[in-house]
Amino acid sequence: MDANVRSIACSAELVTDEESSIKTSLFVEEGVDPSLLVQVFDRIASPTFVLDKDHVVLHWNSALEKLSGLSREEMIGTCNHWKPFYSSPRPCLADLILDGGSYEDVKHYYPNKSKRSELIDDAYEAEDFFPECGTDGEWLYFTAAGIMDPEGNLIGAIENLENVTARKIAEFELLERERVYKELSVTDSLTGLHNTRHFYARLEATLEEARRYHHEFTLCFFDLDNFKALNDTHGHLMGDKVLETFGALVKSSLRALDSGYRYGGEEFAILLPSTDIEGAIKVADRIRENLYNYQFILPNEGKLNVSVSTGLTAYLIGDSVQSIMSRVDSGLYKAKSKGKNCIITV
Ligand SMILES: Nc1nc2c(ncn2[C@@H]2O[C@H](COP(=O)(O)OP(=O)(O)OP(=O)(O)O)[C@@H](O)[C@H]2O)c(=O)[nH]1
Repeated sequence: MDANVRSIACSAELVTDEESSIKTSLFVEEGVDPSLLVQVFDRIASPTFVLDKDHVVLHWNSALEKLSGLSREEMIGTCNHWKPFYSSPRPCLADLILDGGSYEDVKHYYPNKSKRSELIDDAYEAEDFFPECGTDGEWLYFTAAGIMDPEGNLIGAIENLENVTARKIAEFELLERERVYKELSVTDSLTGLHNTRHFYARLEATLEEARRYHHEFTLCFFDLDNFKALNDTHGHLMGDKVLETFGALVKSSLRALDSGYRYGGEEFAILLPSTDIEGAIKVADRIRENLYNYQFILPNEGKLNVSVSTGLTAYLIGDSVQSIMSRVDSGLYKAKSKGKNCIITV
């Protein structure tokens, strides 16, 4: 089945009034006033159109006129029902129903956006964004179902649409807000680095990857030297400025796969996946040296240099969070004991 070809092949010529009323009567049970049924259809608030079995538009209600900007006079008797939704001819959901209605075809034209209707047998529902619709495009939710004659032969299809743009925008805004809150909950506000909570989550995940795929990684801990004295002498604002600057130095020294954290107070950590001890020493020493060479300007115009001590360790088979943290801590302790401003690997 090639629904695309079939739909496009359908003549776009207008049918005469006589033909139109004959086709309308296909959908009306004997004894029911057709004009009443047409009115009922027209008064439904959801945009709806009906196709006959040759994909020709039989009905195009007022709500759809408003949604599409196309009048029923322009649409009835044509196969142009794709026009409000797509930039070039292609099957709508109602066309797929008329062309056999296999779910595979529906999924082909609406990948990951369609499902079988829970309300109507052999009907499908889909949701999509239509850039051609309205001024800036619209999100539409639409359902299409076949129409049968008393013998059960398919003689047409009905598709009704719901403009869900406002709901989708609200959903996107909510998702974005959730993303921002989530990011804030794992971010240190002073330095913009991830915080301790995120550090432990990443350390667990990196350990798991290392165990499973036999990857290597290294962990470095930085502790700014004599920070209490710095705060006491130059004030907490100056202390904060140093922390902020060191955070930026750490960030700018890392590759895409590496990650930096403010562990708390004046302690920082970096996780370097797929990096051996030699590689990690280079990164840590660049950070240490960049900080030491950085001249902080004091409020009295004086200059201040700050140093950092570093403990560094590589993943060992059998490591746990506790074992690797305890090694890196002992490296940091030794770096402080050895006179600070240095890196000790353990
Ligand atoms: N300004 C500022 N200071 C902080 C912050 N968090 C922790 N500190 C201070 O950092 C100081 C850390 O002091 P210590 O743990 O004694 O370490 P230290 O003075 O750097 O000594 P060494 O590590 O041995 O060089 C404390 O005075 C904390 O109050 C912060 O966010 N801003």
